[in-house]
Amino acid sequence: MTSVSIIGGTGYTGSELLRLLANHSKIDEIEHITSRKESGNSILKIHPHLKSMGYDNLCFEDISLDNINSDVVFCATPHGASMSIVPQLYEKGIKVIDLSGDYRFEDISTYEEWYNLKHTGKLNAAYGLPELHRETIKKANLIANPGCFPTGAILSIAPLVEKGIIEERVIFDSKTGVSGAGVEASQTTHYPNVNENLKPYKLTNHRHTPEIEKELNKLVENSKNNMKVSFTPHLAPFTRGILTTAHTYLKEEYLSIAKDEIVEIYEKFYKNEHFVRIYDNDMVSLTGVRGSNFCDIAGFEVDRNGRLIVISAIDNLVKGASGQAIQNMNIIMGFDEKEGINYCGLKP
Ligand SMILES: NC(=O)C1=CN([C@@H]2O[C@H](COP(=O)(O)OP(=O)(O)OC[C@H]3O[C@@H](n4cnc5c(N)ncnc54)[C@H](OP(=O)(O)O)[C@@H]3O)[C@@H](O)[C@H]2O)C=CC1
Ligand SMILES: CC(=O)N[C@@H](CCC(=O)OP(=O)(O)O)C(=O)O
Repeated sequence: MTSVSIIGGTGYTGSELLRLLANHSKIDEIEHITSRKESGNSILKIHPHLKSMGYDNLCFEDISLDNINSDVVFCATPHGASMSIVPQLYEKGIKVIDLSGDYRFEDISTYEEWYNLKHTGKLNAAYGLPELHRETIKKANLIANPGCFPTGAILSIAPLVEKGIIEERVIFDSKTGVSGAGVEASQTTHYPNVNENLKPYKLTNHRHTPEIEKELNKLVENSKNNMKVSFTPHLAPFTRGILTTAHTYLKEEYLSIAKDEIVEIYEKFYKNEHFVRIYDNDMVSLTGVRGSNFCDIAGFEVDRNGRLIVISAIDNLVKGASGQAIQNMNIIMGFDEKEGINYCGLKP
């Protein structure tokens, strides 16, 4: 009997955790699901689409963390909030999967610089990108679930970085759906400001930049932390999904590499990875991954200037958040890694 709790159950990632866990054969119970604003109310008030999925008697609670005794707790809370919740659960010996950025950095000073927050203190967390860190995740009691943009960006070029065939300067250009901003409405996410629009933001200073950079540096042989990542996100008029275009430059000695060889590098690198799909063409799209835990990767073309272009697509709420969190839970609990999350995209 495995029970889980969710802290922050009214948000988009909390909702997505419930949707996916409803069909997870190893989860018998949602012990607690928290909300401060909706405490006492049925979860169907906020998530009516989950009616008849086994949650009809489940209510939000605003409870003390002392009362939580689940095997696994998902913290679907904002950065800054998670670090005041996670330590208490962690110290009780509960396995915690934190969806925020609070435990993604080994180096607290980088976190404090980019998040503009004082950290309450480091814990021993594994960075929860299974394709790169499965063995560490298996042994961890705290998983720092990766950021949505970093998931698509890191997976898109990890094989090239490990192989050492590109220069250590890369540019990621990402288009994201609006659900990435969470449930709280703002001027930025207001319908007239998003509809029929494409809006760049945080042109040079998005907090996901150092997260991408530190993970790519880990893949460089004898790394001197020289990776220079430039990242610019764009808010686009769709609900879910992140399409990332990676612009990389081949090192001089690899300029004549054939596309087939590049595809082979990717197929070899991801040969045991169910949730990464490689397309040796431009058949990558957001509808191909919407609602699914797949990261689709395509492109692999080199232009006349030696620019190698790779494109990745994920659903920000699934592989970019809740699906990946369940993938991590499956790993730490010894379940089949695909359990509860093995769906293809909702195309069209
Ligand atoms: N949306 C996305 O695509 C992605 C989100 N993430 C990360 O996942 C986390 C959750 O994101 P998302 O679901 O979008 O966020 P939302 O803003 O949609 O929801 C946040 C939830 O946290 C609760 N909450 C807020 N502050 C606190 C607090 N101080 N203590 C306890 N509960 C709190 C809220 O409920 P209430 O106020 O009622 O208590 C709400 O249920 C964030 O860290 C986000 O950065 C990661 C990857 C992708
Ligand atoms: C559209 C939008 O606003 N997206 C958010 C993505 C945030 C997110 O998901 O945060 P973490 O992955 O770090 O937890 C942003 O750019 O800040």
